[in-house]
Amino acid sequence: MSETVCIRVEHVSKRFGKKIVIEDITMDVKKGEIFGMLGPSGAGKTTLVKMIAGIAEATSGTIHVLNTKMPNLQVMKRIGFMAQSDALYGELTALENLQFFAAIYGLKGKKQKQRIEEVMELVNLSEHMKKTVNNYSGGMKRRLSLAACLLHEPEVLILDEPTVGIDPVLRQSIWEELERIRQKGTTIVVTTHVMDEAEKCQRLAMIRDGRLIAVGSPEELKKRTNSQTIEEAFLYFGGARK
Ligand SMILES: Nc1ncnc2c1ncn2[C@@H]1O[C@H](COP(=O)(O)OP(=O)(O)OP(=O)(O)O)[C@@H](O)[C@H]1O
Repeated sequence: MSETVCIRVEHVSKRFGKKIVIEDITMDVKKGEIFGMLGPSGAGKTTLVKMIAGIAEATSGTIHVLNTKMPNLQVMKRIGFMAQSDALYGELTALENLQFFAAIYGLKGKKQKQRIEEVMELVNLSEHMKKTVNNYSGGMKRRLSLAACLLHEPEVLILDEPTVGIDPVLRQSIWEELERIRQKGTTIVVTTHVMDEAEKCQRLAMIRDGRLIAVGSPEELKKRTNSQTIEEAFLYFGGARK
């Protein structure tokens, strides 16, 4: 695997019973990029990112993350995964939630306190540290979930629809945070079905019906299809050719 490749997906398929959900996907994610997976609901994005994160296993094909075949427990410790629904304890404060997750990652004492402060600052929630999570808005909960998966300074960040249900202003701030995290050297994989978010990624995989229909930078994909927008390019690759 070359120095610049962080994630390599080779001929990966996933079946649930007789249903084929991912079909023969091959692609690379480069180190230090924000790699978007764009596709409509049910396209298979969640299934694919779970396999990359090592939470689910492929039916066939192989996935390597940081030069190691997945699933692998050691590599999973170097990955931050944020699922679609928030896994937070509503009765606890944000601080208590983060202390809980930090303990799972083996962060203790001074280091734990320092990381909690850093990640809360990154997601702009420092002032709400002692608030009970049940009193957080939906957007604040998403940002707290993001903070939680950043605690152990993962080299790879995998986010499944991080901005679902979030208003445009907060969405913008989350994308600014992601860009900051990327600039520190983290590789980020993010699923979305929002076209303007796709534009913010360095490269993009378009997924439909479990198949990879195109991969490239937003600019390349638009150029290749002579499209003005990513949406138009998606429709082109998806078969609705002009
Ligand atoms: N455990 C499972 N058993 C059976 N079918 C499943 C299972 N998990 C997912 N699927 C099916 O796989 C397909 C892809 O689902 P997936 O959640 O990966 O799509 P998605 O692109 O992430 O969609 P969304 O944006 O709505 O989450 C769907 O048809 C779904 O019903």
